[in-house]
Amino acid sequence: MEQLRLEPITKVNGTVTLPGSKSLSNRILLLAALASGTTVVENLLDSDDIRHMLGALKLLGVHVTLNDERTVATVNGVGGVFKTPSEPLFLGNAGTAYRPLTAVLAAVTGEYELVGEPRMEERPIGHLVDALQVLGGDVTYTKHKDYPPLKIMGGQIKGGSVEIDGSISSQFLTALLMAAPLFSGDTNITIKGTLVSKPYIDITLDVMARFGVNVEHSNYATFKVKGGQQYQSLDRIMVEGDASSASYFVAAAAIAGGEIEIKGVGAKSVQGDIGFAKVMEQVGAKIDWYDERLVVRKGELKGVDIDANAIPDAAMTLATVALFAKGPTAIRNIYNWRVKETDRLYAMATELRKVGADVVEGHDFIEITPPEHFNDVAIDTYDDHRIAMCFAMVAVGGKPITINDPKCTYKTFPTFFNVLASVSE
Ligand SMILES: O=C(O)C1=C[C@@H](OP(=O)(O)O)[C@@H](O)[C@H](O)C1
Ligand SMILES: C=C(OP(=O)(O)O)C(=O)O
Repeated sequence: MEQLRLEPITKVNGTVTLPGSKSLSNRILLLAALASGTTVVENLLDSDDIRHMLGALKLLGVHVTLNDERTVATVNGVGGVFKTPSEPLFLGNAGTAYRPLTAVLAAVTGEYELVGEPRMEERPIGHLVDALQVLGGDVTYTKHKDYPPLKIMGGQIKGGSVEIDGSISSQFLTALLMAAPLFSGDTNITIKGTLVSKPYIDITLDVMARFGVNVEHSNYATFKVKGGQQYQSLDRIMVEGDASSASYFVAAAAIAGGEIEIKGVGAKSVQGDIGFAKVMEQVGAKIDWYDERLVVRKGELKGVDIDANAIPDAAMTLATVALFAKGPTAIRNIYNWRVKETDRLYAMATELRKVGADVVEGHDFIEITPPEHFNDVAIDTYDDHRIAMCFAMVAVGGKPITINDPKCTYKTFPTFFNVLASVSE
């Protein structure tokens, strides 16, 4: 297994230009593909999750041209008419590809099979499939009920009224919203239970509106989508920088001292994970806010007790910031960490303890008391990009650490360790 040794970093300094947002890149690619006409997508993320979406679109007969860096895509939309693919669509472990494609392919005519990595087969999708089936969709499990892989006979959905369970993943509602304009009739959606990760719904509604489809909603509890609509292509759309990826550099500047300018997200971001920078201000970071960039400096860091339901991805970074804060940190209301790339509550608790922290792992929370003495250990990353990236903060805090399987960052941020090195002293 490959390992990356990180020596203690004494100071960080410089500018980081963020790669495009994963959440925006995959939403934009899918809607551009569904539209009729050509859309040029700029600042597209190039990472595994995006490559899986691009691979699926290719098999669906969508012509996409990329520049050499794979950051500008010209998408020739097919007006909602896909080719029946010659092989199953392999979507790796990309939730932002698997879930939206499930709903969209149930809506359009054709026969499809959606497969993924072994971990994808452990990530539940029943809440989305239940809703599609209630609406008349022909979606079946090919292995285990409620989990991928899936077989879909598309084009059966006429719309109607449906409840969707929002308590495990917002991506199910995102998927249903993106597909609903393609149903022949109107759709009324009611959220059952609580809706987790709510800010991701704002990203979905924003991107849909950019492509010409407006959704009415009442306080994120009920949603109304008109059927029989087509997405409209855009001459050009720019993908905002990835706010979850920004979290590592916000944290690095706050921990190590020096100053990092982060370009690509700021006060005007549509991504909920920008909220991490606000949490870091509570922790003690000094941040200057601009519309599309942040400038971050060190402060006196102290532990906080927060509900991180709205920022589940960036909250993992807080768990390693906690190692360098005064007093304990509690991160609450994050049950769905357990159904992401790995069981992140278990994995974070295990690895934080290895470093020397005192950790309480609850059903839906984690409490971290910083170590008195840091252990120089190798961090297991569980094929989870965010574990690899957030444990780099140990080196940023001046303690040596080894990261096992560092290439797992390819899921969303292939250049992460190079970018970190470029601002490290
Ligand atoms: O819609 C999206 O782009 C995402 C939603 C979140 O998932 P959940 O809604 O499952 O929490 C987040 O963790 C994921 O990385 C991306
Ligand atoms: C949970 C994540 O990914 P996915 O889009 O596969 O759900 C993530 O990137 O942290």
